Amino acid sequence: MKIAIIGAGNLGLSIAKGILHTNGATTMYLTKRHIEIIKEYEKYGNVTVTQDNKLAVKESDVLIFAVQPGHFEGILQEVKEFLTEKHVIISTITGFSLEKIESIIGKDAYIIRSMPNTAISVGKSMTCLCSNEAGAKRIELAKAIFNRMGHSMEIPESQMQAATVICASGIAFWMRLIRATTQGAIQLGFDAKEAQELAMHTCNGAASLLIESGNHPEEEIDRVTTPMGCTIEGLNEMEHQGLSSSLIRGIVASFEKISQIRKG
Ligand SMILES: NC(=O)C1=CN([C@@H]2O[C@H](COP(=O)(O)OP(=O)(O)OC[C@H]3O[C@@H](n4cnc5c(N)ncnc54)[C@H](O)[C@@H]3O)[C@@H](O)[C@H]2O)C=CC1
Ligand SMILES: O=C(O)[C@@H]1CCC=N1
Repeated sequence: MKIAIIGAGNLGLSIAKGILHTNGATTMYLTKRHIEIIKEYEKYGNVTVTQDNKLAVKESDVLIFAVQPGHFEGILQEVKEFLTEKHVIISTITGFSLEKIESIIGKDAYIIRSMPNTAISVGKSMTCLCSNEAGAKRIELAKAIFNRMGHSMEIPESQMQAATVICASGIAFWMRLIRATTQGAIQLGFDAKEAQELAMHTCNGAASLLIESGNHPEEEIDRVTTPMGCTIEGLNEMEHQGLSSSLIRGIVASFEKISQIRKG
């Protein structure tokens, strides 16, 4: 697969790492404005680092755009005369609709919107995808790309903002839960490094239990909750303090904000 990542910043480089670590590209072009800091990627042999978006487009089949929203339209205008029917356009850009992309490069283009998260750099992204009508023919290809770097789900475009909150911002939410658990473990006597190790591997184990068993979280909670024991004591205190409620409210606040940004 000949892949170009247009805008190799935070997210673009995370995607590049995910693809390179799984040998997912025959050639890869990485573009950005200041290329010095990513020149080292050329050590991979099949990677070309350049400021030339047109060259990257001409030499690639799958184009993954990961620039800031304000730059996207200008870059599409710059490269659109080089787009052919071999190209699959994958946008990671928050809030930039399929309709708007179509209005710049045409309805016949295969356009996919994707919402990965930064765990893509370690092959564990939850990535949501949607496509325009033409792009439906290439959605399986896009899923195959993102499944190499985690798990993907096709959703209607109307749910992309909600998916951004749960999956992209979600990385930050889960980090805070892990950090809070770490702080608790330090208070119970573990040193900081041990505390984080305990917290993150327990978190990983909890998610893996659900993924592998298909069970509901309460089923797994029942297994570790001894009547009159310490687990239920802790859980109930967390709920008295509003654990579930504060998470749900945070998610809804985040969704309201992204909806406002979109309208603005
Ligand atoms: N799914 C997720 O977890 C997240 C998604 N995003 C979305 O991803 C997009 C990128 O975000 P970040 O990676 O944080 O941004 P960033 O600012 O780190 O990266 C953007 C890159 O685009 C490059 N760029 C700017 N103009 C260019 C041009 N004309 N040609 C080629 N490259 C150019 C910049 O040099 C920069 O390296 C945003 O649209 C944002 O909405 C952002 C954060 C998280
Ligand atoms: O915080 C934000 O607004 C962006 C969108 C998803 C992740 N970062």
